[in-house]
Amino acid sequence: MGSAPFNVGYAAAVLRLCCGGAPPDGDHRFKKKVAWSNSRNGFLEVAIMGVESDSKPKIVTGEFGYTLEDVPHLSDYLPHLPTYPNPLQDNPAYSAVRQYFVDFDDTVAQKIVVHKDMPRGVHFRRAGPRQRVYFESDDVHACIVTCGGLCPGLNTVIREIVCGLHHMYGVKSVLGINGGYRGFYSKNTISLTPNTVNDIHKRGGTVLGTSRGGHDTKKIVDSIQDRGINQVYIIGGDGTQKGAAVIFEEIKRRGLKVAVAGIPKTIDNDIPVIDKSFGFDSAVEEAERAITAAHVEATSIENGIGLVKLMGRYSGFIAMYATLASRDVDCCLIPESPFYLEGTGGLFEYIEKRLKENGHMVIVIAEGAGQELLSDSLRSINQQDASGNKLLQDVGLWISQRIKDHFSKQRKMTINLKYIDPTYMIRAIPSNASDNVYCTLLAQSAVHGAMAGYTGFTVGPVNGRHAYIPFHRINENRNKVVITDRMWARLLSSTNQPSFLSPKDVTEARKREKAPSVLLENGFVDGEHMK
Ligand SMILES: Nc1ncnc2c1ncn2[C@@H]1O[C@H](COP(=O)(O)OP(=O)(O)OP(=O)(O)O)[C@@H](O)[C@H]1O
Ligand SMILES: O=P(O)(O)OC[C@H]1O[C@](O)(CO)[C@@H](O)[C@@H]1O
Ligand SMILES: [Mg+2]
Repeated sequence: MGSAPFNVGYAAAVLRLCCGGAPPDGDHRFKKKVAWSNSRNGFLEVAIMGVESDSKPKIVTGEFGYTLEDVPHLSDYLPHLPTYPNPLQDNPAYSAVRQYFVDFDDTVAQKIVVHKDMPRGVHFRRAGPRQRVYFESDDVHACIVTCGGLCPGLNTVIREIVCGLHHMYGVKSVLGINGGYRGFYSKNTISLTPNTVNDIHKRGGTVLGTSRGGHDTKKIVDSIQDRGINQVYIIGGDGTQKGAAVIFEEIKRRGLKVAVAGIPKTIDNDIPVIDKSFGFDSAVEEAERAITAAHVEATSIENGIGLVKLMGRYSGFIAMYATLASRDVDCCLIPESPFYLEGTGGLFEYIEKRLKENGHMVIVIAEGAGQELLSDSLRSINQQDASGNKLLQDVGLWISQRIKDHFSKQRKMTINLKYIDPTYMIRAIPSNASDNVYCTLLAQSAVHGAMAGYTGFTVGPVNGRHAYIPFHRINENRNKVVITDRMWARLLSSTNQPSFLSPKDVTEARKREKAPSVLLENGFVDGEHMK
């Protein structure tokens, strides 16, 4: 079966643009496309049901349960915008590519493991360059902002947005907003050129600086309007993408020709829909170094325990992947999987067993794990950072103390515990080779989308293909390790640790996963990531 969504197998498909705006290239081009589709398949019929400029999701449905969760387009609320030929068509670097421009109908399936009688399910618009663009090169005034915590690869994304705009589209005017969202209204901007960003991908952090809090939508959009900015590239995590969604809404409300593109950044890998976030591989690689150190320490002394705390506020992906990669870990504790310390089947019992068997042990704990076990005095009740994220206590210090107390006071056993906290070292490194390539694709996809007039989208790979995903899909839930999935089972079988779950816990986890926060109309469920 071919990869195009409109193929013979899906004959007689009827597309309906249910509640979105005008087709991205205007009615004229859309009709041309319909004619093309008809001539190819002979039976495609398209009905445009209406044009609205509200913020309802743009859903396009077709036969056999096909659903496109489309992204907004400038022409949804500015219907008569002129278009221009894409300058890439004259670019010698791309002239040899057989089909460089993305077909208007290309979409990417969210679910790729299917049965023959299942509906086709949810799709997203494929990312990439379009034949026609909505901006002339000289008219583009772009800006880039980075928000939230650090992540390997931030500088690479910045570099590639600047270079992509410049080299592919001839855009000369790109501003860097300093210090996150608040920088729009309280800091100076810097001019970014291919020259000034040339080497930045070799450095960790973000050359633009970042911050938490300070999202003042009105002031931010005033600043965008006053500066004549018409493309906004926003790099950040879940909070940042929520902020980007509000900025997009305000821009649309004011009727501004400004494209808003989000690039998802999260070292915790907690952004849903996308395959994984940039910097994650680099972080896992660095985390492994800490685990190796913990293993060396633990194996060099009698009853040695190496304990490593890794980031992961709500999602334990870094801990899970670093554990799987390292093979030196005897126990991995993550926020998604409850555990307990005392009694039969508890952590203390397992530690003692391991020490007796091997003489040493390595434990990896994600920062958000076991928070419910910390006593109220240790839990920082209601303490939040400037963005409203709950501040966590150091579970690593707490558990180290509990283990030491247990073995010295109750078991009268000498143990040697070394606690390693490499969290900020892992975040502050430059991205590795594969993340650098990934960052480049993300940046270029974002640039292509904005130039083509798409807006209100986050870019990211879905089953290996880059796609434009509407903000609401990114913002409605959080990607978490599914403890009833194969990946967690692989981890349990690699460490041989107890699952700490009672039959009741398992039943509840299964129930939770059967009723995810997003149950899609066609019966498909969200959250099918990293299996
Ligand atoms: N619901 C929201 N609406 C508008 N802005 C928000 C919202 N949540 C967060 N923000 C803004 O987004 C920015 C970044 O948010 P936050 O500090 O939570 O980091 P993040 O993007 O989630 O990244 P990280 O993965 O490091 O947590 C902050 O400036 C914050 O004010
Ligand atoms: O100390 P900061 O900068 O607030 O960042 C810590 C948080 O950032 C994250 O890495 C998310 O970016 C969390 O895992 C962690 O709790
Ligand atoms: Mg966040």
